[in-house]
Amino acid sequence: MTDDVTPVVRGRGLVKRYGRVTAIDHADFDLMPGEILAVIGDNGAGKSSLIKAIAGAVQLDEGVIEIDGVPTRFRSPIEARNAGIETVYQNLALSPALSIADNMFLGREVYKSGFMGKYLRMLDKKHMRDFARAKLTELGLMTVQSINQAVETLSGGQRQGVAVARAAAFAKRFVIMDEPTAALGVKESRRVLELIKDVRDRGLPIVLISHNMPHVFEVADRIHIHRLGKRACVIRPGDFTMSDAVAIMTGAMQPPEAAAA
Ligand SMILES: Nc1ncnc2c1ncn2[C@@H]1O[C@H](COP(=O)(O)OP(=O)(O)OP(=O)(O)O)[C@@H](O)[C@H]1O
Repeated sequence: MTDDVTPVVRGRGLVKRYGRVTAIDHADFDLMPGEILAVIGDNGAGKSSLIKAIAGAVQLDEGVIEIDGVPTRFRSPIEARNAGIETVYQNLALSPALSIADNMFLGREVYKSGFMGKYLRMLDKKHMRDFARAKLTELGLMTVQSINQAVETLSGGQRQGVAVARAAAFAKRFVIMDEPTAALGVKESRRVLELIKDVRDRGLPIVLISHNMPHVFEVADRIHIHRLGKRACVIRPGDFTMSDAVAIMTGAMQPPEAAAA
């Protein structure tokens, strides 16, 4: 990491306690422009708490988060979203009965302009459909039959594709993805991994939480290893093996000096 580049996210001394449990214990965090940063760690290491704190879903007890160099504290996920931060959660947060287009605009529906449109809150369905179609096409996801198709008729990989496309379409700063391939088969995972790289290549930095080491080593530019509530170190996939990463994660191997955070 070079000193003259401002991190997209910089967290220092982050602490989150749930009663007697310290989920985040003076952790540091850096997301650099244009990168896929994987966050790995054992169960209960504090990964979810960390990204929830960044995304405004959890309030920190201590520490400072800077977004693009500005100290920022989101009081809710909506504030984070309004600031251009999109999160793709494991449970997807899609509404199965609604169409792909409606899901893309869930919670940020567009209403027709003009007095009547605004007064009667008439949805601008055409705009939403056109936008959804354009975004899915851009990301090579128009393998679905129709933008009006209900999400419940899609495969797991296609659904995940819609969730990633939605995040990519609306994120202005960065995207957080929590286990995006966890429920997918080999072929579908492949497609979603390609999609994640594609989103990165379009300039959006990505925080990827995953337990899947081959996936992490395939797509990550850097890997943040979280252990016992702290960042143990940051490594580059080319410099370490998957076994090394797991050993550091579980405490069987000391974090390397040079990579220690
Ligand atoms: N809402 C909560 N209330 C109480 N304790 C919590 C809460 N959320 C998390 N914890 C605790 O905080 C610690 C860190 O949990 P967290 O979910 O952040 O870890 P994680 O690394 O994401 O784990 P996993 O990989 O299993 O999802 C755990 O001991 C967990 O039990």
